Amino acid sequence: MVAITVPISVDTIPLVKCANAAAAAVPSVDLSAPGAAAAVADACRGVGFFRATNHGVPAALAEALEERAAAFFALPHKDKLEASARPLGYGSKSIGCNGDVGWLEYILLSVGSGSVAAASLPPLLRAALEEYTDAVREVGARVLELMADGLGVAEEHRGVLRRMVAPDEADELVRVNHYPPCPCPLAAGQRGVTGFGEHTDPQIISVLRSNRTGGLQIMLPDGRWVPVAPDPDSLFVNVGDSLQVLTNGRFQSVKHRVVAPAEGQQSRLSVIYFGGPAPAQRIAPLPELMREGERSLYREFTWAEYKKAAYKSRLGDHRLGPFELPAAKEPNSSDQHSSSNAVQPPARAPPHVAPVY
Ligand SMILES: O=C(O)CCC(=O)C(=O)O
Ligand SMILES: [Fe+2]
Repeated sequence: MVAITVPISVDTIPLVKCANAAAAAVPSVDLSAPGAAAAVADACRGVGFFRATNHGVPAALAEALEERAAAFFALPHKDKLEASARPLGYGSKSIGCNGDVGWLEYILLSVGSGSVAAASLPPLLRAALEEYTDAVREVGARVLELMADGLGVAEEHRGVLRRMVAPDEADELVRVNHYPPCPCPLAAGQRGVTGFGEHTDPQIISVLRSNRTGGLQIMLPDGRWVPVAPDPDSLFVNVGDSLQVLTNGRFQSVKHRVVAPAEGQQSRLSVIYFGGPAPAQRIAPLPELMREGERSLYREFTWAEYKKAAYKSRLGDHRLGPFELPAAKEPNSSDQHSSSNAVQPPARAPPHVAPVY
């Protein structure tokens, strides 16, 4: 077992009540199936999260990355710290700059930046990260196209979301999280230690893969937390806050968190690709989606502004709150649509549900 050794006591890491709901509640979409666009849109309207199968990323890429990341995390703490360049690079227990803590260590890198932190990683790990990220970026792009299709965007505009996360201009991050078993006594299996506290991802899309150890939980629209069964053969897609705004609330960013493994369990290792747009990108509902008379639910902002606001906030803050406008007029059911496919009005109001722990 690898210990994570920084002077933050485990007692200061919040406990989590474990959810009991069925893992079956997590939607699953076969990306190669003919109905994938509709299934993706349904999942993003309903939960903001889905399991993607038949995604086309070779298992060997993920396995090589997993092996090299595990070797990195097994290094002595002082060696890992050489790859620290806050807020990027190696980090341990401390998430962001505002006092959020969790039972994990991680590597957070800006993709394609040639950053100092990336340069200090072992070359084999760097190569595996690059290869894996290139493949997962493709999946993200395909999913964004399916989303546009499922939302009823006319065929000639279907690249509208994908283009926002196109390489060179986009602000892409990759994160590798390692959650060793936490040596914390637990009462009758009822509670766990926070690995990664509840939050929504601020970007447009996140694509996650983990090893066989569970711990990830998502919040359903009714406020219940459900565990996500681990499946290394699948990828898991999150709707981010920016996508919620781009779709004027049709898709909802999903609240999620990770419970650290208990003593005696295997470590959890996850890799997440975060697709964000260029800093100057205006984040506002897509004209291709808006119905006649429909008003934006959000005040307009750029990705750079939102990212700055997110960095200043705590993990669990409702970060879109300051950008929300008073309830916009419901579009009239007789409104004309911008394409032949029906464009649904926002399926539900942004959730303001109380955390359960
Ligand atoms: O490690 C995980 O499984 C999820 C972590 C997460 O939500 C994040 O890094 O944004
Ligand atoms: Fe996340």
